[in-house]
Amino acid sequence: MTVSVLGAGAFGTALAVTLAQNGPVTLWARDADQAALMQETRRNERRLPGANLPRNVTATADLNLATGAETILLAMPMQQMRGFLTAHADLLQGKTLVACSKGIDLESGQGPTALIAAACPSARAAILTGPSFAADIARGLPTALTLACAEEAEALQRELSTPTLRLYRTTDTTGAELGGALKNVIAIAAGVVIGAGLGDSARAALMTRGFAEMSRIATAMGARAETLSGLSGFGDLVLTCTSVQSRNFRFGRALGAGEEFDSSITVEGVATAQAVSTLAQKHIIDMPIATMITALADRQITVSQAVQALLSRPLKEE
Ligand SMILES: NC(=O)C1=CN([C@@H]2O[C@H](COP(=O)(O)OP(=O)(O)OC[C@H]3O[C@@H](n4cnc5c(N)ncnc54)[C@H](O)[C@@H]3O)[C@@H](O)[C@H]2O)C=CC1
Ligand SMILES: O=C(CO)COP(=O)(O)O
Repeated sequence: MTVSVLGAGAFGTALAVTLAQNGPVTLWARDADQAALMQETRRNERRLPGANLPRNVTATADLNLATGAETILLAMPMQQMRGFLTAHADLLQGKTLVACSKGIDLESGQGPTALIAAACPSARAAILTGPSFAADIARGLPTALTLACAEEAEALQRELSTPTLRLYRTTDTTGAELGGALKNVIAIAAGVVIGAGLGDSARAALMTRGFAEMSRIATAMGARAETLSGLSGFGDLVLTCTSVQSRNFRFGRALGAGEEFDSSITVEGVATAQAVSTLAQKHIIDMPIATMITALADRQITVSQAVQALLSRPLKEE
């Protein structure tokens, strides 16, 4: 049975590489030249340098071909997902759609599974999320992720697990997708702390308070606390706040150091901070770190003003 991956960025390509251990994979790129180059060279040098596409991965720009599969992974940046689903709903109805993106749609305030349900009501929606860098997955390093699906998904869990990629299953789609989205915001903040030279102790404090902030909003929105403590929440928070492989962390580090950052690099946490600040107001939840990151990324405040504002908040119980 063929699995398709739509979106040939770093993550989509890495997933295609690992899933090819189980059977044929179709990797769809929206750009025909990129698809042809990948099919010919068996590489995706632009997005995932160094990885080789196994023989049973077919790179294509033909969406009709790619959507012939029953199981389809969506691996485009989060802010592109709603438009993609709406434009191609007719090809995606009735399929199992596994979102691999981390974020909250700015316009609707929805996560990936709600976007899928809205655009393709007859599809089965799932989300694959957790601590994993594309380069690690493609190299075959051991990785564990969360597969969240409100419906029965044991067969899907087996289909998408590979000898090096171990999936854990949950029905808590809200918790899994909010954990994956929110950790990017905290990772930007952790980067700011390091970029501004505030030290590792400050980063540990930030990560801990950031986790409290993530848990507050997620449980208010219906997530289970144990999902937040799992791979998709705590696990991914630790990875992204402590590794220079993370683009969100590197973006924050540049912000903290007053340096420029390449705007062509995907940094999901900026839009997520904005979306979550709106959700926090709606649910009357205090989210000082996300609010600060929105203001910092918009250049409304300086790093020292942000730090001062966080440190001068009223003292309270932990
Ligand atoms: N790179 C990583 O290590 C990981 C990434 N993710 C998530 O995967 C998602 C994608 O990230 P990356 O692959 O890393 O980004 P990337 O920047 O490497 O690639 C994004 C890809 O999406 C394509 N794309 C953009 N708009 C599109 C559209 N409207 N329709 C179809 N394709 C479109 C681009 O052409 C590009 O190939 C993000 O939400 C990210 O958080 C999750 C785990 C790990
Ligand atoms: O989500 C990721 C790791 O789990 C990738 O993080 P970045 O998008 O910050 O690179």
